[in-house]
Amino acid sequence: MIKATNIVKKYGELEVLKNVSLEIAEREVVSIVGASGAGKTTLLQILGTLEKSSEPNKYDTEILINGQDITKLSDKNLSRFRNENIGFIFQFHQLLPEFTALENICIPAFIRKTNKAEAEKRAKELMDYLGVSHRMNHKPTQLSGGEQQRIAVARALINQPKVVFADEPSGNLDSKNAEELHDLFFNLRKEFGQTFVIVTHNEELASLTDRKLVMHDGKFQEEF
Ligand SMILES: Nc1ncnc2c1ncn2[C@@H]1O[C@H](COP(=O)(O)OP(=O)(O)OP(=O)(O)O)[C@@H](O)[C@H]1O
Repeated sequence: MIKATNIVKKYGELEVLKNVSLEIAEREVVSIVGASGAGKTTLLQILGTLEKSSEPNKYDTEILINGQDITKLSDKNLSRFRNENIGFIFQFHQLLPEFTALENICIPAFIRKTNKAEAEKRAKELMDYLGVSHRMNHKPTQLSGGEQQRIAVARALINQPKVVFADEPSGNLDSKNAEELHDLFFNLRKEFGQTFVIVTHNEELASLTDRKLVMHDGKFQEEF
């Protein structure tokens, strides 16, 4: 599902990622852990097409997601690729405050030009599955932290992405909501066959994943 070779990221003199390579199979749930500043978020953003690796030609970088080398895509094609293949879940959900839960979930589908009835049907199915249908017409500030994160999960899934990237998804939740969210990832994998790549400081979540990749100073330290 993901095969990346020689990812380098530099900010001026600072080398944040030092020739990182990795392979993640379809339906795998992988965690990326490591000390603050190790480069986890930067790596996730590059794999998720939100950031670009530095000078891919110079470093022979290849980042294959679902068979497509994303380092070769123009910005326009990259946006389309992201919209169709990738879902994101962030620590601070990043729901748009002026829209209802239902509208927030539908946004990626509208960007993909799915018609309203179809998008809303799928959003409602996801909300049912996630147990938040009764909050459909509420705005994000009217929702609890756990509900907000479930809405963000539904938004990440609306276009049926092959892979979901999550950056500290439970970092802002209490332990009960965090545990429920973690269970949800594994249930979603079972139900929809998604691949999950999760950056986390949560040891409990990391220990539940199929594989834990440990980052240290811009490189993978070891694999379990
Ligand atoms: N836009 C940027 N410009 C300059 N330096 C950056 C930029 N983004 C990240 N960095 C630096 O890159 C390094 C890695 O940051 P990154 O956010 O990837 O770490 P992390 O492992 O996710 O840390 P944390 O666990 O604290 O979120 C840090 O030293 C950070 O300051």
